[in-house]
Amino acid sequence: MRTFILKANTAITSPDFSLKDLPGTGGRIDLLCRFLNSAFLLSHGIRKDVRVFITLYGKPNPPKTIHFEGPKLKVRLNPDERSTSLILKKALEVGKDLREPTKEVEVFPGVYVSNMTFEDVVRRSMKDSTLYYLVEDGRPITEIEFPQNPAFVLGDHLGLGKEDERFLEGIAEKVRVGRRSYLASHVVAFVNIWLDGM
Ligand SMILES: C[S@@+](CC[C@H](N)C(=O)[O-])C[C@H]1O[C@@H](n2cnc3c(N)ncnc32)[C@H](O)[C@@H]1O
Repeated sequence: MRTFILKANTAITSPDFSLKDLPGTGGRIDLLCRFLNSAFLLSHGIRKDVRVFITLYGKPNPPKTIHFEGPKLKVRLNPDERSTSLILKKALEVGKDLREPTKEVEVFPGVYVSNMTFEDVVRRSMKDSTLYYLVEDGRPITEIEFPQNPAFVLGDHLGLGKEDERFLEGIAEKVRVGRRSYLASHVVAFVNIWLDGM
């Protein structure tokens, strides 16, 4: 199983965003849609061996975590951002009045919403996966022998903050996929293809 964890610093934590303006009203919900696209979609199908956690930290009610569990996923992920953003909208609607700190509520089969923090998600993933932090100054991916269940942490357009990086120190090895700063969705696509092998 591959896990991808995205910290979305500005992504809205209520369903009140416009499908016509995902970057503005959604605090970069468009980025989340492309991230999910790269994590799950194949040319004619979906990757079943992938799990994604997106931790949303934008206004008005952070944090919210939306979790996609590949093996259980029944909802149809399409390449377009509009239909994926509708799934996120529904998850945020269901999560609106959620009070418990870590309880997950199922939105669709394989899609869950909770109030989990970024740290909760990382700690949970450490139980069954080996953690890596995808970052520009990491070790080249070509040098790493990945285990059965890797979990990759990424930042959004703002990257991870100093506090997040301190939290990951000693628990997630830093890995880079190239010498430049790439879009999070492109990094995920690269990692997926790299792990597929030749
Ligand atoms: C658009 S980048 C963030 C850029 C942001 N300005 C910064 O300085 O962190 C989005 C995320 O993609 C990942 N990323 C970007 N380039 C990478 C690279 N060369 N290797 C590994 N991960 C990378 C990192 O997790 C980064 O936080």
